[in-house]
Amino acid sequence: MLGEEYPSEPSHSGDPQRDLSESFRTKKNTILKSHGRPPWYGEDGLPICDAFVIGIAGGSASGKTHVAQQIVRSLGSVPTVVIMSQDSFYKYHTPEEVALAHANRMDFDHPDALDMPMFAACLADLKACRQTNIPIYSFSEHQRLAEKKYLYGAAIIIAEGIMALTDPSLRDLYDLKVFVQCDSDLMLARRIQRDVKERGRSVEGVLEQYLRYVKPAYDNFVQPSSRYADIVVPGSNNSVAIELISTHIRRQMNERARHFRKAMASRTIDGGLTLTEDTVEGLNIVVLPQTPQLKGIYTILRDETTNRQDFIFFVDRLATFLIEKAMEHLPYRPKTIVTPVGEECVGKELDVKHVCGVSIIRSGGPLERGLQRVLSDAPVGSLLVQSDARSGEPLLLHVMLPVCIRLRHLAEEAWVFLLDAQISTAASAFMAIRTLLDHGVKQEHIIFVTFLVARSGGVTVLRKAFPGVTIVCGAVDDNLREAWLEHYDTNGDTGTVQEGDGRKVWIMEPGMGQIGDRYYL
Ligand SMILES: Nc1ncnc2c1ncn2[C@@H]1O[C@H](COP(=O)(O)OP(=O)(O)O)[C@@H](O)[C@H]1O
Ligand SMILES: Nc1ccn([C@@H]2O[C@H](COP(=O)(O)O)[C@@H](O)[C@H]2O)c(=O)n1
Repeated sequence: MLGEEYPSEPSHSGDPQRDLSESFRTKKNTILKSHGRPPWYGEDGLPICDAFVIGIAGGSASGKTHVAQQIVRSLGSVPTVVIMSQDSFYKYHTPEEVALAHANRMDFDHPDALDMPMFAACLADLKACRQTNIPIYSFSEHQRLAEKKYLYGAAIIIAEGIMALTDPSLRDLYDLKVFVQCDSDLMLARRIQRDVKERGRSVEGVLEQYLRYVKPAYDNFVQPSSRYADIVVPGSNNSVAIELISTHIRRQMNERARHFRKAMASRTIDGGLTLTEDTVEGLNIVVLPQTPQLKGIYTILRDETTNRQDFIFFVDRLATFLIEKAMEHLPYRPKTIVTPVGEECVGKELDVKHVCGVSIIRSGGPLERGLQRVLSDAPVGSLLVQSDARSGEPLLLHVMLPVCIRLRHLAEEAWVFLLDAQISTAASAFMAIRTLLDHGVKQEHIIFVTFLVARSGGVTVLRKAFPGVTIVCGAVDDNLREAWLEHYDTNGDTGTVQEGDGRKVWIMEPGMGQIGDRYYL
């Protein structure tokens, strides 16, 4: 979950908590606060609720940003919130227009100064759980910059701007419409202070612009749009109004809450499934051929007495086998080459525009090394899914995806190796696949690579919801049971639930224990 400028490939520190805190910069157009996003989809894999969108309009310096930030603060423990400012959508200006702007002869307060269709499209994408890439605007340069900012995963969106309520296509997207009503003198005083301090303006320039453009536009466009507001908030001393708004939002979020993991874990497979040479019948899971050599590796990995050095060595070996198996599911095309002895030879080469890995932190990490060994130049991103300490529900906490997924037109062509150590309740696999689909990745282009699948876990629900996804694993285990553990695990798929002094987890049997812990600790 992040608001991040691109292009750049993810360079996470390996420490999910540090990466997480880095995404929570408190500036406009970025994620302000997150306790993770609970499932936004049903068991059929389809999204069931949009993000909750609040539109905040008001005059320049009326306190729109302040109100938005206070709402976030007052919400406290809620899923991810993003504040999206209309300021980002000022149109691109020609050099002549920039010169006029520096001379305070450019009208930035007419609705035409803003790219409303683009603002509406970006907001609609974010509301519908899709990623969006919004422009970045420089007030000091009076110009839209070349970079864009990537946003994804907000459960609550606050869209603010002077024209946030003027456009019907925008109003249609809001679940709650707010107008900040502020005294004109106060707005002018605040604007002078802010523009001089933060936007590189002179007092004379601010006053000239204010009288020529800002005030008339406020009277003609901004103030009249207050009639569309559900709530009018004062521009100062507004803590009571903010508390009322936050209470309303909290109630809306509670009504959307879902209880997902337990339902996933309790799906047993009728009649049982047979593990054949390289597939689990009925589930369409690709399993590595069960050779004595492979069984030998699993025996070492399952053995609690195996030391860490051996564990890492054999996990790395197994990861390479699995990735090689997964590679069979990519498309190839013929390629003619000439050998060192001058012979022409028709072979094959990969027929993909973009291929990348996404690992579910942190137990997907060992598979990442396998991927890098096989496809050394494939970018690898990460997702952090953790269980809520009280409900055990999966929460999407962090999204750091490669550029070829962040940009929708590339995502539609991309092939993704999704990596996690095991599929037990399948709750985090579900969330990760949904996240990729939200970005436009095709189901048929997702290859989920994992060491273990629990036969009696949520994999049946996963299969039904996403039949196009290929699952490649090395072994299928029989049992999944709930148990109390003292040990805390960070893997979302394990489903840690805290109650009293102990913690409840889903344990795969015979399993390999906590693969991430055994590999990294
Ligand atoms: N309720 C308030 N109490 C005190 N100062 C405020 C309040 N609301 C806004 N301000 C101050 O006014 C200035 C402009 O507010 P801001 O929220 O950035 O306006 P807008 O987003 O509407 O342009 C900021 O310096 C902010 O700190
Ligand atoms: N290059 C620009 C673009 C816009 N403005 C002014 O910004 C105001 C809107 O931003 P708020 O944060 O105050 O809502 C608007 O009134 C424009 O006049 C600018 O000065 N320069």
